[in-house]
Amino acid sequence: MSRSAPLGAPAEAQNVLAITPFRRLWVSLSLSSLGDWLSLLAMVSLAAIFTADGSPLVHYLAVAAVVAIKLAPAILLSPLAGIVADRLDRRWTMVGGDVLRGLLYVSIPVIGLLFPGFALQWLLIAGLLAEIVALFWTPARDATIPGLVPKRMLGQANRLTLLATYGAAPIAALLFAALASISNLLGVLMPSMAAPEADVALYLNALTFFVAAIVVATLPLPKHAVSKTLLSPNRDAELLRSIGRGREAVGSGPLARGVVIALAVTAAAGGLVIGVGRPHVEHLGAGNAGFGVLVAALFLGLGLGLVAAPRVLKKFSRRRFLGLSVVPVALALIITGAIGDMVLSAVLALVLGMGAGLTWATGTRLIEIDVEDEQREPAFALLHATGRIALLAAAILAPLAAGLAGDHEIPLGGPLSYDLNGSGVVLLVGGLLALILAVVSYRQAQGDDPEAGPGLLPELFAALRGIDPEVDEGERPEITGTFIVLEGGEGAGKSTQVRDLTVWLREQGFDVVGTRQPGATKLGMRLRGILLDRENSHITDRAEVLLYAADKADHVEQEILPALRRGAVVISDRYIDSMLAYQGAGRSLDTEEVQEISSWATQGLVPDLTVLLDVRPEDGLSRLGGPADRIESESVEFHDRVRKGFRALAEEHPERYLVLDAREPQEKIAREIQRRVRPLLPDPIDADSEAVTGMIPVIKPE
Ligand SMILES: Nc1ncnc2c1ncn2[C@@H]1O[C@H](COP(=O)(O)OP(=O)(O)OP(=O)(O)O)[C@@H](O)[C@H]1O
Ligand SMILES: Cc1cn([C@H]2C[C@H](O)[C@@H](COP(=O)(O)O)O2)c(=O)[nH]c1=O
Repeated sequence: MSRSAPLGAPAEAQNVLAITPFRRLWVSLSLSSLGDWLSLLAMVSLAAIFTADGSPLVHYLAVAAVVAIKLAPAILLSPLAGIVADRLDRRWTMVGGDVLRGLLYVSIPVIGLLFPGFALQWLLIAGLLAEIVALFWTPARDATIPGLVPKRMLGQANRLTLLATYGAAPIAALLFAALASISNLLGVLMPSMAAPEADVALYLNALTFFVAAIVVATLPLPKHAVSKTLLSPNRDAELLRSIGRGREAVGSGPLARGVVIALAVTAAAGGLVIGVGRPHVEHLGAGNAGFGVLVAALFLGLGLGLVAAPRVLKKFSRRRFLGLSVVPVALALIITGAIGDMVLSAVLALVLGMGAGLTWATGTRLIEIDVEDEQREPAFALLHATGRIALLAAAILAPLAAGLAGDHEIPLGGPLSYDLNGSGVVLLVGGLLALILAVVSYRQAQGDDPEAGPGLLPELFAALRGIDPEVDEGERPEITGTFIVLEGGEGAGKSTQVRDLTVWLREQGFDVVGTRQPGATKLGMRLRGILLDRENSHITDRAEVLLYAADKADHVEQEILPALRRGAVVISDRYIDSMLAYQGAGRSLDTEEVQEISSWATQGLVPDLTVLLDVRPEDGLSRLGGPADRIESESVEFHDRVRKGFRALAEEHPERYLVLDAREPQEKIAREIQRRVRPLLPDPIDADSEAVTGMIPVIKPE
C-alpha cells in the first residue's frame, strides 16, 4: 500500500535500495525528476522573459500557458494514455520517452536561437509534446517497479519513488537560483543565449533524460506482466477515477470534509506561488534567482512541515491542529501579496511550505486513523488527487486572474504611492479565501473530536507549555461521559452494532466516539498488525497478554479517558472482557492475573454497560470473509472456551451486561441495544443551552 504517509524507517529504505536494479532505476528517476523541475522553472522564466515587453495580460497568459502545459496533461489525459502504455514494451517506452524528452528540451533553446520570432510558440509546443511523451513513460515506470522489488517492499519502493519525484523540487530550485546568480558569467561564456540560466537548465534537463535512458536500457527487467493491484495507487491514470472510490472510503462526515478542505487549500496555495511567483518576484526586482529561491523555500518548508508534524504541539488535539495549520499558509499569502519585499517573500514561502507540510501530515494521519484498513488506499488516493487538482487549478488560474487584475500604482498622497500588481492581488485574495476555508476546515474537523480539550485557547496554551490540557494542575477532571462496550466472539456482529449505535446516538445530538481494541491509536495499529499476523505463531501466551495490555493502556489514556472527561459517549468494539475471555479462558492463563494486568493497564476504568453478542464459534467464523487471522485460525475448542469465558463474566455482573443472541437479525439487535442504552444517557442538549433557548430537546422515538 502506498500512502502519503511517512517514508518509512531509514533501514527499510536502505533494504529496498540495496536491490541493485531498483537502486539504478531510482537514481535515474531522481535525475529525471530533477530535470523535470528544472525545466518547469526554466520554461516559466523563459515565457516571462519572452513576453516582458508585452502587456501584463500577455505576460501572465504566457506563464499560465506554461504551467498548464507542464501540469495539466498528466491529470487530464493519463487515463487514455495509460490504456495504450499498458500494451507497450516497458523498457523501450521508457528509453524512447527519455530520449524524446531530452531532444525536445534541447530544441527549446536551439529553436529560440535560430528562430527568435518563433521562440515562445516552440517553447509551448515542445513543452506540451514532452508532457505527452511523459504520459506513456509514467505508466511504464509504475509497472516496472513491482517487477524489481518483492511484494512486501513495494510500499517502501513507491514511497521512495514519491521522494524522488518531490524531493528533487527544492534541489532543482536551488540549482536554478545558483545558475541565475551566475547568469552574467554564463552569458559571457555563451553570448548567444536568450536567458543563460534557463537555457543551461534546459540543457541540463536534457542531459538527465539521456543518462536516464542509458540506465533503463541496461536494466535487467523481468518479462512478465505485473498485476494491476501491485501498481502504485497514486498513478496519474487512476487520478480522476480514484476520486469516486476515495469519497466512498473517507465517507461524507465532517472530519473527512475538514481534511479534504484543508489539504485542497494548502495545495492551491502552493499552486498560487508557482503560478504567479515568477512575475511577482520580477516586480520585486529579483528575476530568476528570486524565483528559484522562492520555489526552493516553498519545498524546503514543505519537507520540514511533513517531518515536524508529529512533534509539533504533541498535546494538542490533531483535529483542531489541522485547521490551525492552514492559518500560517493563509497569512503567508496575504502578507506576501501586500508587502513587496523579496527577502520577506522567501521567508513567507518557507512558512507557507511548512504550514502545508503540517496540514498534509496531520490530515493524512487523521484519515489513517479514521478509516478501516482496507479503505485507506482509496482514501489516500482521493487526498492525493484532490491536492493535485487544486494545485493545478490554482497554478493555471492564478496568472490568468493576475493578468485580468492588471498592475496598478495607487497614489498615497505626495510623492508616495503603493504598487499593487496583479500577482499581489491574487496572493492577497487567495490568502483571504484560504483564511476563511481554514475556519471552515477547523469547524468541520473539530465536530466530534475525541481529543478536544476544554477550549481552543486553554488547550493551545497548555500544549505550548507542554502539559496535558485535560489535567488541571495535577487534578484530573471528572468522568462525565458514558462508556459502552460491545463484546463477543469472532463475527458476532460487534463492529456492525458499534456503527449502528454511533449513528443512532449522533442523530440525537450526542457527542459519540466509536472506537475499537486493538488498533485505535498509532501504537495500537502496530500492535494489531503484530498480534493478528499469522506469521507470528511464535508469540507466547504471556507476551500476548502484555501486547494486548499495551494497546489498552495507550487507548484508554489517549482516546477513551479524554473523551469521557469531555462528556462524550464512548462505544468500544472489545475491551477488558476480550482479554479475560481470549487470554484468560482461551489460553488457559490465570484469569485473576490477567484481570490484574488489564485493570492496571486501563487505570481501573470499568464500562457502564457491556453488550455481549453471544454466538457459536462455527456461526460467527462462517460470517467472516477473507483469510483467517492468527486468533481466528485457533481451534474451535479455543473459541468455545472464549465463548464460555464471556458468558461467565456476564453472569457474574448481570447488572452491567446485556446479553443478546447474535443470530437475531441485525435490526432487532440494534433496537434491543438502543432500548438498554438510552436510559443510561443524559439529555443530549446541555442544561445551559436549554435555559437560554427554553426548548425541550427532541428525542426520536425508538
Ligand atoms: N445479526 C446479524 N446476522 C447476520 N449477519 C450479521 C449480523 N450482524 C452482522 N452480520 C454480518 O456478519 C459479518 C461480521 O460482522 P461484524 O464485522 O460486525 O462482526 P464482528 O463481531 O465485529 O467481527 P470481528 O470479530 O471480526 O471483529 C458481516 O458481514 C456482517 O454484515
Ligand atoms: C481486545 C482483545 C482482542 N483480542 C482478539 C480478539 C480478536 O480475535 C482480535 C481482534 O480483532 P477483531 O477485529 O476485533 O476481531 O484480537 C484478544 O485476544 N484480546 C483482547 O484483549
